[in-house]
Amino acid sequence: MCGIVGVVSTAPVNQLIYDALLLLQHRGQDAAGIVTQEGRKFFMHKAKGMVRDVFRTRNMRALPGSIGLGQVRYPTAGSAASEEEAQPFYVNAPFGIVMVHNGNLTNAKQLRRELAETDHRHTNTESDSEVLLNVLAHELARASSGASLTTDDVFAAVRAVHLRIKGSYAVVALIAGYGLLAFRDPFGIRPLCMGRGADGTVMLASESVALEGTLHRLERDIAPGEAVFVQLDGTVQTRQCAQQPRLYPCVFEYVYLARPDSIMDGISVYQARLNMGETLAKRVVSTVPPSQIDAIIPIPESSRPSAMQLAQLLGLPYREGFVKNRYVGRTFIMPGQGTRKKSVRQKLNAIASEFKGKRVLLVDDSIVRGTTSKEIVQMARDAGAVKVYLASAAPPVRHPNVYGIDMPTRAELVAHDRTEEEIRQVIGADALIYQDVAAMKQAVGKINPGVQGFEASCFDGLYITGDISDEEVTALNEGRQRGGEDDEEDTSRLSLPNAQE
Ligand SMILES: O=P(O)(O)OC[C@H]1O[C@H](OP(=O)(O)OP(=O)(O)O)[C@H](O)[C@@H]1O
Ligand SMILES: NC(=O)CC[C@H](N)C(=O)O
Ligand SMILES: [Mg+2]
Repeated sequence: MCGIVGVVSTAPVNQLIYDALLLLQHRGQDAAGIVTQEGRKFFMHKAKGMVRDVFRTRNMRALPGSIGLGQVRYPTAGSAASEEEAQPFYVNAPFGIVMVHNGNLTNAKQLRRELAETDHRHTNTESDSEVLLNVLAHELARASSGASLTTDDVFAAVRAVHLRIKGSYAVVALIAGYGLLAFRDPFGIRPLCMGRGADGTVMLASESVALEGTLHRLERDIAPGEAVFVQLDGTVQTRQCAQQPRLYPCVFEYVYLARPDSIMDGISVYQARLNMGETLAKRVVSTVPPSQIDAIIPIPESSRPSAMQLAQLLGLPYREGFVKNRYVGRTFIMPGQGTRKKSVRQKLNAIASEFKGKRVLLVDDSIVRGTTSKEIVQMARDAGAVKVYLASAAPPVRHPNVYGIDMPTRAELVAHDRTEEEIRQVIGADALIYQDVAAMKQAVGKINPGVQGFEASCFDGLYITGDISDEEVTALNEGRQRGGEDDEEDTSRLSLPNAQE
């Protein structure tokens, strides 16, 4: 996942895009970028780092114009270390296009070959997003008959793009001199919504919080397969460009990725987390009698709504046992296991009095590599807890994710090839309670029955865009450099988590 935003206004948009990116920072902490357009000229600034560090006043001043887009990156292809892979990406033909992408293509390798051999287009990074932009550019060139571009041409190009690319994608692109194009993959795996400001400004963004937080009213989600074209005067045209669109959003958005105050595809993320806490409560009761639990303690941040609801249902006290250092970012989306491990201790600290002599049930939203759980269970014991139980509002994560979440190999997942009892032993808890896959889908899906199902491959191994073989997973990881994955000494982001290198 990454955070993307696009804006068409009549006033300067640099600050607006910056503000929207800050509201989407939880979706990507590794790089940030903005492009604006004035006349037919693009102005771009992008770099590694968090939004606040990437954009200085001088950079903001150099972003004129009333139309633009931006991205915060969480790398799932190529390398976290690469400055060149920060988005937006730019191509000069046809017309001049800049693009931001949230998602991951599963056929990028094949497309890269096609682009080189058939389309005669050069790609210069390992990023799948650069591949996507070149496919879009090629199809726009094919669709436009002459020197100018019609809206029909734009939609024809998106239709052709849908046929060529596989995987997950929410995209916003600017076509120089024409307008802003946005589209979403035919399963709607990654989110994208649209809204408007009081002055008529049109905004597209990954999450509704980016609209609300910048005083824009959420109008609707972009439908799976749908394309939206916003002309320079703000006129909006939309068209369904996929042959068989179906709404299967990524369930992990509701589990962890999105902010709880966002509404995605008609589902309040907060309500989804409350519901997951409710179903989890039922499973807790059958494993550990509530009479043997003194307190329910969330593992901040994302698990709070689920833990709160669970505590209420069990009639047990909800206590804050861990304090989060707000200056450390989200651990799971950091590149590099060494960094993630050390970050847990930097990020969370136990309040000893909440644990001393107590039997506690810790609640997290998900257990992926087990980095957080192992550390946290030990911290609870060190603080004097006599029993430490652990519950996860999501089911065991057993399969790689190929749609834009950094869980690329089975081997690194704590639940891979282990029974729940074996996982419990690895984590060191006295009991481990997991959500059930069907219960999770039901808990989230009942909020909007219009959602046909969920992309939940990391839990159930079913890949909505078609089976993904182990060879394909391996191929997807080729060229992947994951920011010092095994480098326990990689502490650069810990001492200065917000600093530009
Ligand atoms: O099993 P793991 O590999 O450790 O991953 C799972 C943990 O990572 C996430 O927390 P994170 O610190 O990223 O963000 P949060 O503050 O939103 O909970 C998630 O909420 C879990 O706590
Ligand atoms: N997770 C994402 O959406 C990342 C987008 C793209 N695949 C990249 O790695 O830059
Ligand atoms: Mg967490």
